[in-house]
Amino acid sequence: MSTETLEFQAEARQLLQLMVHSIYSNKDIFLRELISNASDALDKRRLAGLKDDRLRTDDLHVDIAADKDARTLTVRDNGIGMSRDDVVGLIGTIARSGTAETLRRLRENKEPAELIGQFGVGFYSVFMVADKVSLLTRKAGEETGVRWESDGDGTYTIETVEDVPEGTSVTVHLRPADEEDALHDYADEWKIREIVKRYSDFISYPIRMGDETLNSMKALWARPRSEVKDEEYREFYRHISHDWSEPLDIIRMRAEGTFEYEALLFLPARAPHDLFQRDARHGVQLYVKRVFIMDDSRELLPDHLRFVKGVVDAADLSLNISREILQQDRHIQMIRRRLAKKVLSTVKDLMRNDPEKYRTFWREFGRVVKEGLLGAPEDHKAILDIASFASTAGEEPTTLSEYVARMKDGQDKIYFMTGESRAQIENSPHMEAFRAKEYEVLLLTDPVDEIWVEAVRDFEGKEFQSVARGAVDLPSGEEVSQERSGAYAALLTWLNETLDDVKDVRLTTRLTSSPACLVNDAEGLTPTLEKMYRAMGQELPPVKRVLELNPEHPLVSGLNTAFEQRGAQDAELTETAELLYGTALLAEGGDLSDPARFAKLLADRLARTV
Ligand SMILES: Nc1ncnc2c1ncn2[C@@H]1O[C@H](COP(=O)(O)OP(=O)(O)OP(=O)(O)O)[C@@H](O)[C@H]1O
Repeated sequence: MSTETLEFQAEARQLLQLMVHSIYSNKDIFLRELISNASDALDKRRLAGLKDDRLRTDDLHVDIAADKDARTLTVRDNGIGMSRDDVVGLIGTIARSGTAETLRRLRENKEPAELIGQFGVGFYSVFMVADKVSLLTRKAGEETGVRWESDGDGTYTIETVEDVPEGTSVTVHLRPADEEDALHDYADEWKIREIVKRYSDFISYPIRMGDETLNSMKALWARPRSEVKDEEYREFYRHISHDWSEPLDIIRMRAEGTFEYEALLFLPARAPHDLFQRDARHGVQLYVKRVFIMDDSRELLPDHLRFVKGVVDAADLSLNISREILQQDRHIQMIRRRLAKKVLSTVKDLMRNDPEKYRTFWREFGRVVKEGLLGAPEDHKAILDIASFASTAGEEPTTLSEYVARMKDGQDKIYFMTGESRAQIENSPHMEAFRAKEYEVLLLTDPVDEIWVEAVRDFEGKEFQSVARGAVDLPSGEEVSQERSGAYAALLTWLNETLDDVKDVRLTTRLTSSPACLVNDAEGLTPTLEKMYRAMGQELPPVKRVLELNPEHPLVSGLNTAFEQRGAQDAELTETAELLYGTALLAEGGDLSDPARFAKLLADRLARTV
């Protein structure tokens, strides 16, 4: 078939441009990326070989060959290879989620190098050192191969070729070395040796140059901890996570006995873009006796720790194990429990020993970890221990133990309020009495907060209490006197009948400056939760709430007097009641059901005051 010339997809072109104009100071990494891709392709071939014994898998390896005269460097693997469609789809486009988004931000940002670290650039990094790249590949099991060539200028050529060995070989036509630009001579065997040793030593297949094997192939988790350098851990982390920033912490575990396994886990320093997408990938890979079995193993860590990256190497599983079997395996469930516990206790250690790192962790992953409060009772205590929340006590987030230590004499509850933003909660009328009496209130603004507070009762015996729900009885609060209640009884009954949208009307001491507020009774949905459900398209009956009145406020006491004098038939009073309800709703950031009517009533009233 003749040669076809195709264009790179727009985003791929942008990424290529960045590479050609080389934004990285470290160009050596192109070789690491090529080897990493080769290693992935060998993993895939090995797995395919387990199912199809016609596929040979006895000599999987990577070959590196340099030609100083021709100024080329070739990286060849006998892995799974690519079909023509694979090449067009995988090399000609960027399919990875988040890349387009990152590129957009890159263009707006002044420090690209910092940002681009958020995703692996993979194959394209080769254009930092190449003025032309030629890729020859044949997919395992297919008859013909494919040649792909590009000089990184926006187009590539592709043609079908015969007599190609299975696997992939990438030939890099090197640009002239330019030491000033950190562009080394990559046809130099010494340089190649150095790069492989530094970045790819742990790759589990031999990386050969001539007769020499350049890497030790030792799995990091199988080596004594004291022998592994931090640098090696970091490289391994990059290899499995495609995250270029350093991990916050490294966790190693080993279990011996009836069911042996080793784990090497990393806490990333940055949340990936897709953390909250429904099908977000998990970060743990499963190995069996040093052999890669699968990535994205959801069975090895609960969903609320899906951001943890790493490897679990179990000694006693079959190499053929399927996801279905994993899900039911009792030992896997046990590993999952132990790993989850260990991750959470590691975060607790960070909290004590490295508060800066802890804060980074919680900022990036707190929202995910809190999901564990919805469904994993065995982790609740550990999660509450490491959680921190915004609070009225200051600008910095507080932990629950710190909150408890600051509780006032006689206070036996942990007060919180949920809402959409700190400002909205702080300004809500519900906070008034708490502010006046100086009770600390946690300000919970993550959507997940709305839900976990329903599921978790207490922290160390101190119950959680919403300040916007049910009747509040502050320990030092005065109750509404009997006399007062009596004097307002008729008004409350009338309001209750007049206002269709409320469930009940009562007096309160929770307000100091506002006339009224709306509270949920103990079971009702909070307004934010109600909005969330509706946004998700759920049909809900209207949620009715309790209108609480501040008898100290002139509007409320005035309304009571007017009601006593003019009685229930007065249309103006009905409008005042409506306005009172509307302002309570607006004050907490709620939506009026008929804003036009409210605005008109208000404007008519105001007109009389000018
Ligand atoms: N040597 C190879 N053999 C088989 N497939 C390959 C090879 N190199 C690349 N590919 C395919 O091309 C895809 C894109 O590679 P690329 O390096 O750009 O991204 P990646 O490896 O998926 O992720 P990252 O950018 O984080 O490295 C790979 O996912 C793989 O499917």
